[in-house]
Amino acid sequence: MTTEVNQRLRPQHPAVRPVADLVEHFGLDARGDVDGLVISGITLSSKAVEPGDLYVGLAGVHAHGAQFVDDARAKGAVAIVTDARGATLAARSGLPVLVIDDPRTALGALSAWVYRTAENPPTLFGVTGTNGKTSVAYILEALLKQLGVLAGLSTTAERRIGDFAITSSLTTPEATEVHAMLARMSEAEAEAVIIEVSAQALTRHRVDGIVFDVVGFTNLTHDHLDDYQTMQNYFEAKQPLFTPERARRGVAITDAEWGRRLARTAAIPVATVSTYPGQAADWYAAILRETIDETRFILSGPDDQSITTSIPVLGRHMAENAALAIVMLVESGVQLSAIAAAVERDGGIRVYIPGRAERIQNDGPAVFIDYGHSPDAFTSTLDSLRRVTDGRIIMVFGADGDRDPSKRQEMGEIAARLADVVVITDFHPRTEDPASIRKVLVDAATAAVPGRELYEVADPRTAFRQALSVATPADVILYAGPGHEDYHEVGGEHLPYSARDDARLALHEFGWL
Ligand SMILES: CC(=O)N[C@H]1[C@@H](OP(=O)(O)OP(=O)(O)OC[C@H]2O[C@@H](n3ccc(=O)[nH]c3=O)[C@H](O)[C@@H]2O)O[C@H](CO)[C@@H](O)[C@@H]1O[C@H](C)C(=O)N[C@@H](C)C(=O)N[C@H](CCC(=O)O)C(=O)O
Ligand SMILES: Nc1ncnc2c1ncn2[C@@H]1O[C@H](COP(=O)(O)OP(=O)(O)OP(=O)(O)O)[C@@H](O)[C@H]1O
Repeated sequence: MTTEVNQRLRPQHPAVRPVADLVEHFGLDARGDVDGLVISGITLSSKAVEPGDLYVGLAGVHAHGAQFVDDARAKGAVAIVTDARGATLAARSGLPVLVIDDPRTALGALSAWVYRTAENPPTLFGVTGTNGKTSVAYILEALLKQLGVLAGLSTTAERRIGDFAITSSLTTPEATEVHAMLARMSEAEAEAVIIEVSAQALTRHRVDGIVFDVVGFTNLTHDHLDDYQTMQNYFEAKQPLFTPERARRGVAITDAEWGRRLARTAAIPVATVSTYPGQAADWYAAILRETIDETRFILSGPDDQSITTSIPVLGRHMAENAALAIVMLVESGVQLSAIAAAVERDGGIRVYIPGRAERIQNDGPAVFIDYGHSPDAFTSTLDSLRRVTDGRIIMVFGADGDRDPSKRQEMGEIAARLADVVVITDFHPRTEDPASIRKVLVDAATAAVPGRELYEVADPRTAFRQALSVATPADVILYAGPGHEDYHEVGGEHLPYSARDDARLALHEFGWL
């Protein structure tokens, strides 16, 4: 697989568009001569400007983008779009300045216009929810591949079309990047594109200018309350995805009240999926067999349709994710019988989800690297592990710095209650004091289960080795947090650290690999 060095996912043969047409189309207040000027791209980061770009200077939390016009110009920007305050800052650049009241809300439409993404779009899938978005997106991509459909993928882990991939920084890219990515995927003849949509993406207009064919909702549980303060606000941030301005049809897991509320209040048709017997829903998924590396299930729907298949990942929550993906495909117009035939032929859903309950070796204690960093993610994976192992569960984890501190206590309690041994370590302390984060986790775990075998080890490499040192071959180690990531964020710096690579090294050191 190719991973592009400068992390660029833009069309290789972009449309060239006159700035005068843009000014007319959007009714912009143009300051400077735009006659004869053309643009071939758009970005809101001066660092990402390419020759021929329109640079959008947005007011941010730390700075106003218009401060960086000199950088944008030096890199080849042709014109600037900004607000009234930005226009003053940008005047010195000598470039034409196109003024609009709120450039952030116009960004999706501007980007769609520049990259012409509304013309002949592929089938567009959007996935939202607190946990499971990345997993559902990968499962959708895998199922489409099994059906012979080339799909582009945009997730927290990577953005990919065919064998071309770049690493993601945000879960959902900014609108300028979303539309550039769509244009690139269309050039590659993608028939479908799957985009993971975070609440922040909706709040910050990152998927504006897109009407998804089908959107899916996994669940809503405790996370991101630093951004949204209450679960109600967090729910309301997700809700707009299920409106005709943004999507044609929806699918929701309705096991919990938030999903049921979403389905009841959505302004578009929403098919419902439940994993609880007896609960009213359009589709019902029942688990047939759970093993340490596979989950088999049957999904039954309207008109006596059903599909029986398996996903090569631990956990009933993964079967739930797979059920959501299958119903999203059905809602997009794919026959369930065609999906059933494809997975039957291939012996199940052929998916690899990087860093989600990823088992990294076969001998000795089973080691899982997981991206779980919220109370519900911990519960789902620990419950699943308990059902498939007779040995002890040893859990290594930490909590993000500069992210929703209100979930830490619950994370510590759940780990102590559902695991047999806990190793508390550092996980992206960012600008916070790592010892204070660990203390909240240690105190919560100790209070929840006094006497639980517990180790506090700041360095994640040492922490994992501590877990290995107390493990027997019958035990399971769950390392929750880092998942697919290849860095550790400390004090604003990204230090190289891959939990998967280091765990393999440690297993080797201990003679298990
Ligand atoms: C809170 C938030 O969403 N912040 C985002 C925002 O930052 P900001 O408003 O602080 O921007 P700023 O630093 O003030 O800069 C203002 C403008 O100047 C531009 N600039 C800045 C510096 C420079 O040299 N040149 C330049 O052009 C910036 O691109 C920006 O447009 O705009 C930046 C540029 O696009 C984003 O990188 C940044 O995301 C930060 C890193 C972030 O962590 N966001 C999180 C909250 C987030 O969005 N998470 C969700 C959910 C993840 C999940 O599901 O768990 C996600 O979708 O990733
Ligand atoms: N349906 C689910 N219900 C509960 N927990 C889940 C579910 N699916 C996955 N998880 C847990 O959440 C973790 C993250 O999964 P995934 O990356 O698919 O979710 P996400 O919504 O994309 O997360 P993020 O927004 O943080 O990127 C998994 O590693 C697992 O621990």
